Amino acid sequence: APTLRLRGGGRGARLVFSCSASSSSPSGEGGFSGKVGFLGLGIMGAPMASNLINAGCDVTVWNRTRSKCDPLLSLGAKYEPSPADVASSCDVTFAMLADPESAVEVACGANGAAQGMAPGKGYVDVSTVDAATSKLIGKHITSTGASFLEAPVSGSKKPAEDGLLIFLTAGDESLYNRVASLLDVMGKSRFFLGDVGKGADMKLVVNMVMGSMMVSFSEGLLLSEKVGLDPNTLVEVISQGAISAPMFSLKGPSMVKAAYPTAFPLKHQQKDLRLALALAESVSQSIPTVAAANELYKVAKSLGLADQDFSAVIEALKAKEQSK
Ligand SMILES: NC(=O)C1=CN([C@@H]2O[C@H](COP(=O)(O)OP(=O)(O)OC[C@H]3O[C@@H](n4cnc5c(N)ncnc54)[C@H](OP(=O)(O)O)[C@@H]3O)[C@@H](O)[C@H]2O)C=CC1
Ligand SMILES: O=CC(=O)O
Repeated sequence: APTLRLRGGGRGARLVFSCSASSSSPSGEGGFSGKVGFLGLGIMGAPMASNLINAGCDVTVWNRTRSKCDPLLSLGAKYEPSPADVASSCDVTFAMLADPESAVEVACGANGAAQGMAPGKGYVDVSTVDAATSKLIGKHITSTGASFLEAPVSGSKKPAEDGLLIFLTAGDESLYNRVASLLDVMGKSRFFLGDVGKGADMKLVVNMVMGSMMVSFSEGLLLSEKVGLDPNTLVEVISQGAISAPMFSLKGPSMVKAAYPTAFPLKHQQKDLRLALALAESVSQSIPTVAAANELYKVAKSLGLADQDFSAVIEALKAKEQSK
């Protein structure tokens, strides 16, 4: 019988199948009993891979900076020296990489995952990239006879740690069904959106809204202070009304203290806005608010804040004030 166990803390707590479950559903979903590869152990990849290991999966990892594999190896993961080696030794390989360039390099470059792919294997790219990149990677993977699923995630460091991510998947639906139990270990919900590119598009639309919201919130915090209000009270007022968002309540108090502990690196938010602007241009849609927000993230990067949390964009506004 499938093993049921409690996942997630507090309000997120729920029961899910463990990795070795052998259930099946009308959609073809079932437990996953094969070997799982994981490429890219940054802020997101490391906790996602940890959750798979803790759920009992047989996980093999690789990361460009080898030392980031060590905590996962202590949990019981295996190591292979290249993406190609991981892919050839595993049934399904996940990749969580920084941007389009690194996602292509790891999947399609020298010793890339595609070189270890073969019929019967699957590649699931959970990085945030644009549709064209995802299609390129998909083409390389499927040319080997393997299956490809794009599955970018919504949710940051804490949801990744708590196994509460939202998967925005597209591509091979039978691979989606095959890895459903793995997605359920790492996430709280999953959407199958159609052909390759639709998951990437959805993720970019979500993140362009998020990036603009953060800029608007930053402007409000600074203005409240300038007119003699307590910005902490603004955070509290917002949390009780119609524009309440977990992001404001979570980041607001530290932003007031000018502290930006990194959950979602600012450089990645700016990358997402850049890609969302290109997406909008591809269909001749004007997104002026996003364009303005993007300029502020670029200023923040030039101030040396690329690796801080994206909430550090407020410092770009402060810099503008100081230069008046
Ligand atoms: N952090 C967040 O809140 C969220 C992030 N995302 C998205 O997930 C992806 C990963 O984010 P996150 O974990 O935060 O990012 P990190 O910057 O923490 O990790 C990036 C990963 O990519 C690897 N990498 C970068 N360049 C290369 C390269 N040229 N070749 C091989 N590997 C490379 C890094 O390796 P190395 O360790 O060697 O540098 C690292 O493993 C991004 O696309 C991001 O937009 C999505 C949702 C939430
Ligand atoms: O991509 C970032 C997120 O928080 O989602």
